[in-house]
Amino acid sequence: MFEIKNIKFKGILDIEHLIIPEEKITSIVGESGSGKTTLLKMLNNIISPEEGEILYKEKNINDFDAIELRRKITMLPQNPVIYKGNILDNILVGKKFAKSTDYDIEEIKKLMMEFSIGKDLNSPADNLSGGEKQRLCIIRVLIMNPDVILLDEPSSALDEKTEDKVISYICNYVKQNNKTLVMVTHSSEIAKKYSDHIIEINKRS
Ligand SMILES: Nc1ncnc2c1ncn2[C@@H]1O[C@H](COP(=O)(O)OP(=O)(O)OP(=O)(O)O)[C@@H](O)[C@H]1O
Repeated sequence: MFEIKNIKFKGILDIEHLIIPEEKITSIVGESGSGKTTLLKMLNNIISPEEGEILYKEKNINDFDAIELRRKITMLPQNPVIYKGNILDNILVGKKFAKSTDYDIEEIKKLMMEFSIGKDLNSPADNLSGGEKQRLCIIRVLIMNPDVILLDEPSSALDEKTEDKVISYICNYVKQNNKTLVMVTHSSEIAKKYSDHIIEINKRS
C-alpha cells in the first residue's frame, strides 16, 4: 500500500526501503524522538522527505490532491483537538471533512458504549476526561470510514485495561472492514499482540 524509497529528513529519518502492506496492521515502535511521528506525518503528506519518495498505491504521494488523500488516509494525532460544542458535534467534525453528512446515530451510540464514554451525546465535549477525549477522537476517525487509519499513540491517556479494550476494538474493526492500520506505539506488548507487521525505528546519533 505504501512503499518508502530512500527517504531522508533533517538527520532524523534515513530509511532505505520499507513496505507497509494493505489491509494489515502495522505498528511503528522505537525510542522517544526516533522519528515515529515524523514518519506517520509523511504517510499523510503533512511533512515531505527532503530526499527520496513515498508511494501510495504505486503512485507518488505528492501526485494526489492533499485533501482527497486525507479523506482516504486519516491520521489521529497524538494530541487531537477538541472543539467547542457537544460530544456529537465533535464526533461529526470528521464526517464534515469527509464531505459526508449522513451518519448512523445508533452506530455512534454503539461506539460510545464500546469505548466506555458514558455521557450524553449532547453534553459538552470539554468536560470529558483526557482519556475520554482521546477515545472520542478515535470514534471521529472511525466514522469517517477512511481506507487507511494512522494512529499516533492512540492510548497514551488510557489505563492498561482500557488501552487493551480500545486497541482490540480498533484492530477487529480494521480486519472486519478490510482497512489498513498504521499505529505508533510505545508498547512493544501492544505491537506484538495486535500487529501483522512491526517497523522499528532507531534514533540516529
Ligand atoms: N518538522 C521538523 N523539523 C525539525 N525537527 C523535527 C520536526 N519534527 C520533529 N522534529 C524532531 O525530530 C525528532 C523526532 O520527532 P518525532 O516526533 O518524530 O519522534 P517520536 O519518535 O514520535 O517521539 P515520541 O515517541 O517522543 O513521540 C525530535 O527530536 C523532534 O524534535
